[in-house]
Amino acid sequence: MIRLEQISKTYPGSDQPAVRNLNLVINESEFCTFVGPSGCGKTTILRMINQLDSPDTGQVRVGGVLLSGSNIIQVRRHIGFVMQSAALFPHRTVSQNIATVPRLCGWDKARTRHRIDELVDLMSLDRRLLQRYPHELSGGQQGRVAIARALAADPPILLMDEPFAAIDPIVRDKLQGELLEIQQRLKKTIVLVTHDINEALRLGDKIAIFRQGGELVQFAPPDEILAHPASDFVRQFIGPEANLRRLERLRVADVPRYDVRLMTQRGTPITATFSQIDSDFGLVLDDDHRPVRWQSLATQDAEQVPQTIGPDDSLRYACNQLLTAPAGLLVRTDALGRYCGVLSLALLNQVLHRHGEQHTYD
Ligand SMILES: Nc1ncnc2c1ncn2[C@@H]1O[C@H](COP(=O)(O)OP(=O)(O)OP(=O)(O)O)[C@@H](O)[C@H]1O
Repeated sequence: MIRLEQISKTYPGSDQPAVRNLNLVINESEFCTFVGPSGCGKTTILRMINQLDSPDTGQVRVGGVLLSGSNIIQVRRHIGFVMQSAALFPHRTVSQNIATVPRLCGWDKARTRHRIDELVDLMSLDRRLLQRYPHELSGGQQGRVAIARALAADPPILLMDEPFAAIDPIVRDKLQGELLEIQQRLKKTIVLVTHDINEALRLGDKIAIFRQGGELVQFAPPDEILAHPASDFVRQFIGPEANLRRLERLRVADVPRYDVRLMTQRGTPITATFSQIDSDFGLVLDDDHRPVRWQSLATQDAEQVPQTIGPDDSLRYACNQLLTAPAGLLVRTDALGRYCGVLSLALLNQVLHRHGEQHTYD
């Protein structure tokens, strides 16, 4: 756990604090993102957690311990640091870069070699890169090496200062996905600083939004921030499409099941198990419960072929499909294409309201 208590800091010669009266608790194994405009104090806070800087007032506790900046080995064992734009040592090979902290901690060659091998696998790095120098790597490869270097001594905490800022959008997207996978596997406590609200929303279990003068304006899970922005500043920061962003994060499987009127191809009604939604159409299923066609309940005329959607599809995708779906409904199907409920725009609306009211957090 990282606990920041009543932290304030004003740099000499500055008339405005870089960080103002900050109280923040980051729980173990939590992925927390810091986001805010340039100069709002994000890096300063990271440097204080990492003992590279100290607050004028207040305390920083890491894992219940007051780590001292004077004991650099103790700090490095606890905290891996990925600096802006990778910041690899230019005159050291990839292998030597990754071995930085193990060497600092006095590991022998065999142990260091073994750890490098593990990290090469973890970060999907090509072994042939190990003897290269940083300038001989792509931006994405440098990013991977920087993360491997930070993880070398297996620290419980990883601090990352805009690690993907200088990387092109396609590689950035891939590295973000890999970082989420690593986090799920290794359960590190991660604090990642970014300018990019999309990156903050995608990666963070919780997001801390700061404004100029080092003021924390909201600290909450992504859906809470999108559903209930704490101020106009946050609203402006997240932009005009908050609901679409919320739908992007939710899956079809997150929606409670609703049925329509169901019937066999012979016209026999099938008893629905779940609550039914009102529709002028019934759905015809084949003997394996796969949707065949919509049928008008009034005229019994066969209508269009149903449009289907899977449990892992996003609700944003569902929303897009619903705008043109026959009967105004999408049919939910499982991996074998069997019917398991329907989706409507009204249901998406309900889900946004329900999720918006659900959050409790400390
Ligand atoms: N060493 C320093 N000496 C004096 N002022 C500093 C120093 N480091 C940062 N500052 C000032 O403190 C404020 C916060 O800076 P900080 O780098 O923490 O912000 P940031 O949110 O990380 O910015 P960015 O997103 O641009 O990296 C800024 O006004 C900055 O100019």
